[in-house]
Amino acid sequence: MADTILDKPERQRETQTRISVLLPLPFPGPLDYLAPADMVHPGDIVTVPLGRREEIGCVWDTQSAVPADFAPSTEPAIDIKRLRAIRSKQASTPLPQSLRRFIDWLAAYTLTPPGLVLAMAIRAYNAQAPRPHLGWVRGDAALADLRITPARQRVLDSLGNAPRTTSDLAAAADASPAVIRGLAAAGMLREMPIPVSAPFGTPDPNFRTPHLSDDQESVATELRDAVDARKYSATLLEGVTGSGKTEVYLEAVAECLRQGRQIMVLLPEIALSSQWTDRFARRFGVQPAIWHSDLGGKRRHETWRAVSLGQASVVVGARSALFLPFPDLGLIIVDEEHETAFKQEDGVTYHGRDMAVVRARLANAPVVLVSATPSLESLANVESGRYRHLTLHARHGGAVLPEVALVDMRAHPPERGLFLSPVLTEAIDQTLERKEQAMLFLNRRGYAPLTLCRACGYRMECPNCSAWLVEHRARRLLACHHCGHTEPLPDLCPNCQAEGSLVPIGPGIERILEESRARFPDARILVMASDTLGSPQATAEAVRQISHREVDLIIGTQIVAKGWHFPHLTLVGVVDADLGLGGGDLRAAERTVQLLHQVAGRAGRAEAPGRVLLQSYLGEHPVMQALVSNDYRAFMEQEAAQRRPGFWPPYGRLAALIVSATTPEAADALARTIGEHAPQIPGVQILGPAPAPLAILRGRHRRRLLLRTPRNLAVQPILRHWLAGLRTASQERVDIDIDPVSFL
Ligand SMILES: Nc1ncnc2c1ncn2[C@@H]1O[C@H](COP(=O)(O)OP(=O)(O)OP(=O)(O)O)[C@@H](O)[C@H]1O
Ligand SMILES: [Zn+2]
Repeated sequence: MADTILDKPERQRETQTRISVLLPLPFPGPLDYLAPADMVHPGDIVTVPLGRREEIGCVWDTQSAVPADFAPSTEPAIDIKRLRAIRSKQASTPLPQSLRRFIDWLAAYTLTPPGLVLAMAIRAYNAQAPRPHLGWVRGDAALADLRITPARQRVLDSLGNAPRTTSDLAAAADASPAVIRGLAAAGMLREMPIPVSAPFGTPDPNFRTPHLSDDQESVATELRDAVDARKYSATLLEGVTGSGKTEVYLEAVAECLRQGRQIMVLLPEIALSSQWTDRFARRFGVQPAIWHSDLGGKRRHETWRAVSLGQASVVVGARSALFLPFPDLGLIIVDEEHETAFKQEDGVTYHGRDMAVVRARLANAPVVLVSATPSLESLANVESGRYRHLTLHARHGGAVLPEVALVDMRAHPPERGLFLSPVLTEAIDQTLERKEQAMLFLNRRGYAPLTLCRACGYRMECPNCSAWLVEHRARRLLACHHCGHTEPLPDLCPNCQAEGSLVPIGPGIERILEESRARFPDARILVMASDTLGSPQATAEAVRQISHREVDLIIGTQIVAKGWHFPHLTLVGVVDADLGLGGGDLRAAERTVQLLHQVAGRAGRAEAPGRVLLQSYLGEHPVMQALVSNDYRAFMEQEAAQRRPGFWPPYGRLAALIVSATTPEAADALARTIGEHAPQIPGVQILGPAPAPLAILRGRHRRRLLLRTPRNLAVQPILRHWLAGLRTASQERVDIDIDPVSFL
């Protein structure tokens, strides 16, 4: 992997041409450099001088893919005489054009400097190319040139056809590395790269083909046709939980494999990947490549490289897989497309699902969005004809959808200090008697969300955020779920010094675990939460235990809602169905229905029918009614009717400005200045500034403004113009969130 070093670049100025190089830094655009004509091409990775440093960058070209209405303006070109020459060209495959256009597009859309988006694409490249491992084989020097000691002889006897590393050889020959070095110096050993076994197997599209039902087959045929068309199309694949959506889209994957092209599958949560990859392996005979932010450095680099060389044909991963350098992308799948986890909130804020559609369009490949409860965004795109709609109507194999019932907590309250209604606990008793599994769902980690002083009413709050501290009893501490601050639970109230007066208010899953242990002493209980399922191995083990019936009762947070297939699970109890409905979030109702529908969908997926009990104080709420009647479509029509007149998404566009500073006064002043310069454009509405619901986060005081436009107006030029002249002090920040999902 020798790089091409340019010798004496300065003297060859006459033969050099101007090229643009995008660096992974927050500059407004690419910088110009000189390079010998015809030596570098767009997409090449090069090293260039920058001040006194050397940087890695990518040779860039025009931004034609970005629509004019949100393309940034270009800077005037620098005089060619003042340009510096690039240093070297890296021996790596170039970044494909479709990825370069995607980087431009995403940068322009999210108002991010394009270099920062490039940084996400080449981070794994930067993670140090692995040196090829070298080993020893027999050299061609004649024996007589060197005195052969017994140790030397043993080394020579240990050589084979395949190269052996120094340590391996030294151990095999019982000789020191110095002996090996001596033989090498005399030419009797020769170094050779050790061939690495291909890290990614080739999936076999015909390894184990399923027998599809008629319904499934007709959907699979349409998806295969979309792949065969070898051009962009967007499809929403909707189907009730357990209808075989995964089974069917794997047929589209198989078709794309037959064409020898590459496939990207995005999942909202990496915890899900182990069950998914096992299933993939059963269908295609090998494991797919996996991509997510916790991948180790070496594996990360190998995967990046294998993708860029076309050796990894299927990559399943988190949203960051969007930035991988696929040279021949033939299909993108977004599973659980309604999940808000696809939205990246830190750093470059982008929505993975929406950007997957853009990525597909720029790669001229089909994209399939998959969900049992599609987002209103995707349904609106179906309605307007932008997406095709395919539907699976019934559960596979005759399994029926679970029966969903409300437990009215006013009529059937739990005992004092407890959280499970007698209706629910009796249903669990019956389930366990039948040797079936039950699940309790509560979307809240820890023991109690609030700790209160009974004597003075003081609430334990985070010192850095405007948020309550959550008690984690197992770890004996109070934790902030926003900034990670932790402190021990004090013996005295910090406010009134009363002793033993602090009491936990409300339940988290640890408290439900405590209650369940007391109520079901013989049940084998497993907790599934993001903090207990930290690693893919832990997740795989939990799934194994559940599948092998080593568990009777599962207690979990939102992680249990995801696409799991637990055949013995027949009862799902939702501890607090009302939980997501508080707060002024635009999508609170939609999200609650999606989440609870998804949780409910875990029940009764095999022969035995499933049952779902929702504990609620709000039985008349449209969300509860939608869940009980299992009429998702009717509910989404109501949602649409509520959002349409006010131009709320998806019928209008939103952008959020989050102003933050180290003091409340500075935050207020900056927010006010921005508010005073708000654009006056017909149809465009500015809401705020107002204190953010999380008014203090990690010690920063936060204010929010919201920009709302009708669909036909792009927010980017308005924002660019609005913020163009803004000066901020070093401690002040304005973060822009296009299409915000969180309103905290
Ligand atoms: N044609 C088929 N042949 C054999 N098994 C099938 C078939 N279709 C579906 N299944 C099985 O039924 C179960 C549910 O299918 P699958 O997971 O594909 O549904 P899904 O719609 O993706 O579910 P969810 O939305 O709940 O994640 C799986 O165990 C799957 O293997
Ligand atoms: Zn905090």
